[in-house]
Amino acid sequence: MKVLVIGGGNMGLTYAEAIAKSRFLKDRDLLILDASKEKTEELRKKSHFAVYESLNDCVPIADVIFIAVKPYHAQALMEDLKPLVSEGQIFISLMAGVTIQALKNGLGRNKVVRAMPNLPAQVGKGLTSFTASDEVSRLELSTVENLLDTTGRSVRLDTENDVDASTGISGSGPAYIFYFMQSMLEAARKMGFSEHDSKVLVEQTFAGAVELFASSDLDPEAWMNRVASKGGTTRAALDSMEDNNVKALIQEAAYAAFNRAVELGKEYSDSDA
Ligand SMILES: NC(=O)C1=CN([C@@H]2O[C@H](COP(=O)(O)OP(=O)(O)OC[C@H]3O[C@@H](n4cnc5c(N)ncnc54)[C@H](O)[C@@H]3O)[C@@H](O)[C@H]2O)C=CC1
Ligand SMILES: O=C(O)[C@@H]1CCC=N1
Repeated sequence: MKVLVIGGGNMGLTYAEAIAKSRFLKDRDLLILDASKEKTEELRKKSHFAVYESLNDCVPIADVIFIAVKPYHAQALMEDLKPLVSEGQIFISLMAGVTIQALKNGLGRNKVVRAMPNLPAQVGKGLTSFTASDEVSRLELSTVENLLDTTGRSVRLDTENDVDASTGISGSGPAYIFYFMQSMLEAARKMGFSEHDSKVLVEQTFAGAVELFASSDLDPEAWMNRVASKGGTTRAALDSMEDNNVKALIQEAAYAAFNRAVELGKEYSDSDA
């Protein structure tokens, strides 16, 4: 089986490297292509995949094709791909918002998977949600799942709306955590800690909390209660967050991402024209 990754940026390269590391494929069976000359040079310095410059040379020989370009490049890419693709090839799109119907129309093919990865894939801790068109068989789905799992874990969802919703939780979610980290770092600096100490305080606090959470079935509220003593410091902080509606604001942010994913889907569904 040959797997082609189109777009060697953050996500495409992350996937290509994870698949390469997994030894799921032989080295020369992993193909990659990026439109940028600079990126292509960078890719050539890595030895574990075959770097291509022309779609004509790699698309016809691939069994599975990852599409990892920005959504606004989808239309132009699909126009270039359409005359080169063939029956039986499976397309896995990592693009936010681009719908299965837009992909089917744009490519003129039916075996399409729409996946939403997240950035921790870079360290093997990614979460990729996905859904597939009916034309992808059970056997093919298990190949897809194996490929996605090379970057961490995957969750198969029933509908595209679920994929859009998961974009608001896991796809964009790492950025919310970084936002929280940044807020804590700024608070630490304001309190007078050095850059180094602020980083240690924040980093270890996040790492420790995540590990605790993963170590048992307790929900976050139960953990909050274990940290907070009655009338103590944590309660003062949690009360302040509740008074300021922080929870509702975070939920609103997650919905903003979800809604944007739906909106992107509408913007890019013109690709069937
Ligand atoms: N960065 C993230 O955390 C996440 C990104 N995604 C999705 O992944 C996709 C890629 O995002 P990034 O990797 O962050 O973008 P990026 O900008 O780092 O990489 C995209 C690459 O595609 C290349 N490219 C553009 N047009 C091309 C074409 N016609 N043929 C070949 N290569 C082409 C560009 O040169 C660039 O290297 C996006 O559609 C985004 O929605 C999804 C979830 C998370
Ligand atoms: O911001 C974006 O549109 C992409 C999709 C999820 C994470 N990054």
